[in-house]
This record gives sequence, structure tokens and C-alpha cells, in this order.
Amino acid sequence: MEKKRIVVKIGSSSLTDSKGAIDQSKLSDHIASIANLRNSGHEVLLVSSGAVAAGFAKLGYPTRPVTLKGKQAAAAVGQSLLIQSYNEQLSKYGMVPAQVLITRNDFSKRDRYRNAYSTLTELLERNILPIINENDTVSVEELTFGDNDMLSSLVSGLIHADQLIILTDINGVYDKNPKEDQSAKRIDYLPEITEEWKNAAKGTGSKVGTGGMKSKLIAAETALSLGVKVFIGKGTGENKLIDIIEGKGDGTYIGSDALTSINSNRQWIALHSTVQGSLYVDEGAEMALVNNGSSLLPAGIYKVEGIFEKGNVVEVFGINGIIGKGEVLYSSEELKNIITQRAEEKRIEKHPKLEVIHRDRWVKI
Ligand SMILES: Nc1ncnc2c1ncn2[C@@H]1O[C@H](COP(=O)(O)OP(=O)(O)O)[C@@H](O)[C@H]1O
Ligand SMILES: N[C@@H](CCC(=O)OP(=O)(O)O)C(=O)O
Repeated sequence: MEKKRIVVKIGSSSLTDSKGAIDQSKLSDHIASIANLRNSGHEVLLVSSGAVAAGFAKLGYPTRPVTLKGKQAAAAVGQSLLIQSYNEQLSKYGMVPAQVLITRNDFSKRDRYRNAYSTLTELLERNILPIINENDTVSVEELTFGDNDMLSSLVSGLIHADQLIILTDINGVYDKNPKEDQSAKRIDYLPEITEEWKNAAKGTGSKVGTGGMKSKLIAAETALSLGVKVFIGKGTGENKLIDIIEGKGDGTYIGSDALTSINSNRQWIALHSTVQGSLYVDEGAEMALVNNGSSLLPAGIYKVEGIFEKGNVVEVFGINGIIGKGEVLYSSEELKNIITQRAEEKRIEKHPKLEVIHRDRWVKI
């Protein structure tokens, strides 16, 4: 069997009960299936929610807290309880977990993003099971992943996973919320995520989960754009994950093997970088970038906005608006000089690097 790299995301509702405790039997079922997947030769990374849901009762909250400080305090307590339970269950199979807590900030800095990749792959090479969660206790609302569905999709892209499996409390995507409408029908396969599907998935489900099905579909859309196919559903027993990767899972399959993986530089530019300025390009340059897959040369730029350095990311605007983002090989000052020299019909100073944005550091929008 071909070795696959699989990210499994488990939602709060599939790990805890509504009273705020870890459901050990659900957890042991997940671990048995992860052990089975690994014993079949596959690499597995786990993205586990449940810190807030497992911790809130210990702090005396009657239900999942809604304030930021309440969620952060509950996560601090719950995360350690979760890892303790994972440790106990994994030791039965001789597996060692590694707790990996990530914030959005870690991904927005390129060196930290690269480092996350190196650390995760090192853990996999050494047969450790990474158990990833957002570092809720220090994340602030303005700068979070939104939810763990999105975190799992970004991690899947980062480590070039073959498949993302989102385990939840419902066996797939329905054409309407089945908890509200009994006539809802399950969809077995979605080639892509459309607006229509996102609209069909409104409303959160459980008392402990966060984003509901809609957030899973938004995350799936991101995963597909990074070349990772997705499964959303549930299952029981030690074979559930093997069944899922063999196409026999109880849920919805999204995307196909025909997806192409996106290199890490492009992923970072597209999803994590902070834009520092703008370039405005003429029709010829727009055509070269968008249709021909060429690099951007200085000659096609007629306006530069913002102050940026070599290596920063800028937005590029064509005739009708934004066309993409890329990493520049010139500073804004150098580019402004080139444009001024051209306008004054001076000979443009020779420059060692020709491209302003190399095609490998460019993403279309
Ligand atoms: N169209 C839909 N198909 C399936 N589930 C839906 C749909 N619309 C809303 N939902 C709700 O989404 C819930 C799953 O999301 P959530 O509770 O956040 O799970 P998790 O804790 O696993 O992240 C389901 O229980 C269901 O009630
Ligand atoms: N990081 C949070 C989970 C947030 C989240 O997305 O939860 P869920 O919708 O259950 O996957 C926690 O561990 O409680």
C-alpha cells in the first residue's frame, strides 16, 4: 500500500460531553483507529480541539464560556487534561505524542512558518504523533485561525498532506442542517465547494463545537486550494480511518487525486504574508503574469505604492483591479527610481536581478 500523509482533525463534540468532561470511550476509539492507520504504514498528524470544552467545568462555568478570558482560562486547564488523556491512551499502543500549540502569528512570520514545517516533519520521521491545537491561552480574537477546521487545513497544506480527515458529530455534509430539517439528504461526494454549499451549512451543531459545518466547508475550500483532498464525517471502531482512506468512510468526500500541491513559498505568500505595498502593471505585464505564467519584469510597472524592502510581499494591480500577490526582488525605492528614469528617458541603471517578482514567488488571486 502506498504510504500516505494524513491529517486527522477531531472536533470538540467528538471528544467531550456537553457537561465539560473528556469522553474517554470516544477518545480511545479515535486512538485505536489512529494506531491502526499508523500500523498500516501511514504518517498521521492529529489536530485536536476540545481544550475549552474539557476545561470549563473545572473552572466552575456551567457551559462553554463566551468571554475571551473565560475561553483562554478554560483552554489552559483543558489542554493539559486532554494531553494527559492522549498520553494514557497512546501508551497502550506504544505511541508517543508531541503537543504542538500554534498561533496565527507563528504562521505570519516566514522563518517561524518554515520552522513549523521542519519540526513537524522531524516528529513524523521519528515516529511521534504530533497533536496540534491553537494556543488559545495566548491567542487574541483579532489574530486567530478562526477555528481548528481552518488550522487543520493550513497544517495539511504546510506539510503537503495527501488527505485531511475532519471527524465530527455528523456523518457528512447535508443539503440542509439535518438537526433542524429531517428531510435533509447526505452528499457523498463534492468535487468543489461552492457558495451554495456554504449557505446550506449554516448554524452550529453541538453545545461544545464552534463553527458548525460552514466552517468545515470554508476550511475544505482552503485545503483544496492547497492541493489537499478532504473527508468530513464520522465513524466508529479501529478501522474507521483505514475505511475512510480506502473510500469506504461514512461521510462526504471532497476533491480528488487530480489536485496539485502548492509549494510552501506560494502558500505562505497567499495565506500568511502581510502585504507591504502595491505595484500597478500595464496590459502586457498583466497578460504575462496571469496567462503566460511569466515573471514580472520592471518594464511592465507604471506605479509603485507604499514603502517596502526586497523580500516583502506586495499586491499587484492590473487594468481592472487586483490580479495577485508576490515577493519582490527590489525595494520600493529602487522601483520608483527605475520608473522615474524611464519617464525621463534616462538609461536605466544596470541591475543584477532582472525580475521584480519571480514566477515561483507569485500567486494569482
Ligand atoms: N448542511 C449541514 N450538513 C451537516 N451538518 C450541518 C449542516 N449545517 C449545519 N450543520 C451542523 O454542523 C455540526 C457540526 O459542527 P460542530 O458542532 O462545530 O462540530 P465540531 O465540534 O466537530 O467542529 C453538525 O452537528 C450539524 O448540526
Ligand atoms: N482550540 C479550541 C477549539 C476550537 C474549535 O475549532 O473547536 P471545534 O469546532 O470543536 O473544532 C479548543 O481546543 O477548545
